[in-house]
Amino acid sequence: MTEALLDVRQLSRRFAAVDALKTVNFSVEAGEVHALIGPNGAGKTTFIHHVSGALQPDSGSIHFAGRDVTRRSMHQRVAAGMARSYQITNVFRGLSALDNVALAVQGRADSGSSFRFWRPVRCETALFDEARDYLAQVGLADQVETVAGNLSHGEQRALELAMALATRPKLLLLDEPMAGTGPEESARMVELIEQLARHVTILLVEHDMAAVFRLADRISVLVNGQLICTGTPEAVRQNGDVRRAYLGDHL
Ligand SMILES: Nc1ncnc2c1ncn2[C@@H]1O[C@H](COP(=O)(O)OP(=O)(O)OP(=O)(O)O)[C@@H](O)[C@H]1O
Repeated sequence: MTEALLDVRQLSRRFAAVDALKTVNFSVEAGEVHALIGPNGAGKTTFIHHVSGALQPDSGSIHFAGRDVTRRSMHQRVAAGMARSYQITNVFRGLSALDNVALAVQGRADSGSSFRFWRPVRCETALFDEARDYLAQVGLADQVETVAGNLSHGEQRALELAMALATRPKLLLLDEPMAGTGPEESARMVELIEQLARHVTILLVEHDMAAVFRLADRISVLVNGQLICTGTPEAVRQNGDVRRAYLGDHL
């Protein structure tokens, strides 16, 4: 059996009196879209914070691309190929879409180098060409010169995705990409994620069940810090525990 791209074992985390994660075992296989769903307060955000390195677990381990990253920093995990869309919410609103993505490309290219200000102009052209390419991938080819703050909410989320792609991730962590989007923007975001999923493995946390059931190859259900089920969308839909704990309201 091949090794999972992300392999989380026995992960536990307690906040004061709250057991936010209880010995969670979870894996993402290379190439899949794996959705993590569950009711409010189930522990989804806490889980994603542990995967990205924003929080440290009380116990358990996280292996990514064959390496134990449990005690690695967020920066080291990004360098290892993990990108999280929320990290990019620090889009520079006063800069153009192109400049924002170019900075993300430069950030990747510069990790480990201290000569960023001495790059030949030829390389800068390559940097902007690459940035344009990511913007085209997320449907923003016509908005390259638009100042980020003037993009619509949906376009800003697409820009975040372009910036995440600029890190050339092996795994893209998408934390509620549909949040705050209207029906049209949601539909566009679903299409966009479908396209990205052809090239990159995705771990998706999302409350929009129509989007989850359309996009996911596998779904895991977290309730009260415990993973109660992992399976195909159909298996999850049919699971009695899941219907009782969560999906009953959504189906
Ligand atoms: N920093 C913290 N300090 C104390 N308790 C916390 C902290 N972060 C999360 N919790 C608690 O841990 C539990 C899980 O919260 P979490 O935000 O991970 O859930 P969630 O599934 O992401 O919810 P939602 O869908 O509403 O975003 C909740 O009971 C929450 O109150």
